[in-house]
Amino acid sequence: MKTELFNGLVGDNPYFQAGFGLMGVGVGLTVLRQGLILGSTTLRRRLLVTLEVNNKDRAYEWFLTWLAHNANTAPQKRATSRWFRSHQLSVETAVEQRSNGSSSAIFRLVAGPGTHWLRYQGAWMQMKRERETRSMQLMSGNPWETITLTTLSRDRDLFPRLLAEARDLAMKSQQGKLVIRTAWGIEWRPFGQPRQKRPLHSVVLDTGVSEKIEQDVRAFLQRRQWYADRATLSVDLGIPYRRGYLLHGPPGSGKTSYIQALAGALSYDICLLNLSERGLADDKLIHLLSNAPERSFILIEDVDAAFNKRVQTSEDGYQSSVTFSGFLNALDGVASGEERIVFMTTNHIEKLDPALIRPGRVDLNVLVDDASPTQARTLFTRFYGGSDDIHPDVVHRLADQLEDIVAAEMGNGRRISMAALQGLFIRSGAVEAVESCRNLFVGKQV
Ligand SMILES: Nc1ncnc2c1ncn2[C@@H]1O[C@H](COP(=O)(O)OP(=O)(O)OP(=O)(O)O)[C@@H](O)[C@H]1O
Repeated sequence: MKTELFNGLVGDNPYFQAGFGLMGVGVGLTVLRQGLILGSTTLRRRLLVTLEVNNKDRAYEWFLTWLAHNANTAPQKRATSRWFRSHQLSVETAVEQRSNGSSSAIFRLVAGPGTHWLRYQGAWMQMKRERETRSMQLMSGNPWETITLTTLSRDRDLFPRLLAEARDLAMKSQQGKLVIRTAWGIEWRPFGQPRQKRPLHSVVLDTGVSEKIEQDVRAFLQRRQWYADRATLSVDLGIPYRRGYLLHGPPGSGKTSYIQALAGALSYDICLLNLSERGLADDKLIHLLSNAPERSFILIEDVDAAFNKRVQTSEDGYQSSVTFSGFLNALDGVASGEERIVFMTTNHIEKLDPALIRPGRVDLNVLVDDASPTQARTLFTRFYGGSDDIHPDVVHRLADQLEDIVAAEMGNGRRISMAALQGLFIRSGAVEAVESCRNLFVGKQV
């Protein structure tokens, strides 16, 4: 009785039948959709392979440089059959140093955020560059970025090959150049493009000063074997293989330029350390100083300024957290066979705590002063000497005059920096430079 009633209501009711029919179609479609998604995911997993490179990793920078290199190279000149085209570019500006000390900006067009396609050794790859806009890297303030490369599974071996090629390209572009690194968290990372090395003789210091520093560094490096042979003894006796240098003197006398030129001459890199940097604390400093890359000078500029700021608090409540004692500990480091060369510069040696400049922390303390008559003469001759526009005898006579002017002004207590002289020579002819140089001397007449 009940069944009949039910059949009467549902079975014979066209509305119910249509409803069930629709429901059936709906369920069928959903199952089909899920099936397709599952199927395509499985297919993707089986057929495609994905590589993620994050800008936390050094390979990220290498890969972008490799892309830019290939995008800018004519197809027939490319070493392997690869091809890259993009409509979403972004620009990265780097400063390139010329050998005479001047610099210029160079632009590199790289693949911007978005989807790009590239062909590498016959295989197509999809490249997605994504930028995280909501969170930033604490140390650099740069956004997090990821590059995802996708290709067919059968071409998975191409990923390591591509990365190795990108790394080799980066290494090649550094050969014969000076690499400057800065602290990135607890790591040292290249800062800008590798620079052209500056010849050591282009930084003109007073008689004997350059030779004194260079000889000391070379003698220290020659003792490497001595330390290596006595590694256990050195550790036991606490004789660390390190050397500290302090170059002090007025601004623009060539301290930084000289250290960079010396690093270049010895095929060393520079690790530039800013003690007032946000986020740098004693423990990080110790780590950085004990883990500098091989063959590099650690350069700490304006070392006096770092600890004046210690007591200052900026508006947002930030305080530099490196303490003076932490810095001394970091300089002393743990006794180890690892070589470490630290260069410090200051304009105010009188402000430095004696504890900092005692032997062991600073082994060679050198004054790099304003222009002496001889320095002014040498710089002048280097600048105008090779020119066809001016006879060597005239250069010689003008150099004599300049030397006399510098000597006379110095006698009167007035001085001129090498940076001011270089600026004058860049913007003036030889005669004009000598005639007008008196205006650039500073200091009280005695
Ligand atoms: N002795 C020098 N010989 C040749 N060029 C020099 C010399 N001194 C300074 N210059 C030029 O002046 C500019 C500034 O020099 P640099 O930064 O090396 O000076 P600094 O002593 O380190 O100054 P600061 O104490 O302000 O850091 C550079 O372009 C450099 O080429």
